[in-house]
Amino acid sequence: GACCSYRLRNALHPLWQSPLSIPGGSRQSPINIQWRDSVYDPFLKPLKISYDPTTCLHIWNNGYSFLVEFDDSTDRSIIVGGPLENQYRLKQFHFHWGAINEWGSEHTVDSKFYPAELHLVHWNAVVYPTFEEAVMEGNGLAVIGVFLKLGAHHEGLQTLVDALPAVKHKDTVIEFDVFDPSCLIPSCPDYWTYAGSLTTPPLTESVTWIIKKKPIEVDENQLEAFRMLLFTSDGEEEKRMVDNFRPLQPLMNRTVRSSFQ
Ligand SMILES: CCCCNCc1ccc(S(N)(=O)=O)cc1
Ligand SMILES: [Zn+2]
Repeated sequence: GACCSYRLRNALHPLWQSPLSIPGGSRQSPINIQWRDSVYDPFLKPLKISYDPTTCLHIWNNGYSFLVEFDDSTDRSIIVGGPLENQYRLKQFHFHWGAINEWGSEHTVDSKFYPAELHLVHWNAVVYPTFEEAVMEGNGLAVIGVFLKLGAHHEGLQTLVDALPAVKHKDTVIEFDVFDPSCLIPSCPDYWTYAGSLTTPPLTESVTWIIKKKPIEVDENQLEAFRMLLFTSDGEEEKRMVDNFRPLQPLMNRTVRSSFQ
């Protein structure tokens, strides 16, 4: 059936050295969001985002994406509200993108891909002592997903793009000490939310996904800057960092809720 072909696809997909069986496998991510099947939930609260730009630490090419990491030793950069029962601390953000503008996002909306997708990763430090422990728990993480579409130049993103040549190769890092990621989040409050997983190993089913309805606009040069990064370390045969998105996963017994009618 569809389910085992997904398992096979995950196991066969070149990027995934994941085990043939996915842990549990009933709430995997990403998924296609069918707009007309999402259910408006009037009890969903507005998402409250308060980031302290000085908690920004560095940019790191981890050989899969580039991560902008934050000091998560205190509650200075947090989100609360939305579908969340606790406040969650910002740990890092990263992107997924394609080799061309026709695809690149992990989630799709009515089967439409965007050229890229931003993930802002937060963890439940109210309940769990460390990020690593939160990664293993059903309510451990909250990830805000923001779609990127081709359009106007994005001023806020450009400061990040200007630093990318310094992290071209896997396992390179550059200090990046003031950045407010809220400039990358659309002002429109509308979002979808569902229970899912990490989209890279360990693929644990620990993520409350909050997918913003509105995309942000970035220009071609900014997308091209992502595509000049490398999966490979300095000295290895160069492999461009592109198409670092996971295949769509079965919805199974899940409902996607919307914060808007
Ligand atoms: C315990 C070490 C885990 C490191 N990796 C976490 C991780 C993986 C994927 C995503 S994603 N792409 O689902 O937002 C976020 C965070
Ligand atoms: Zn991601």
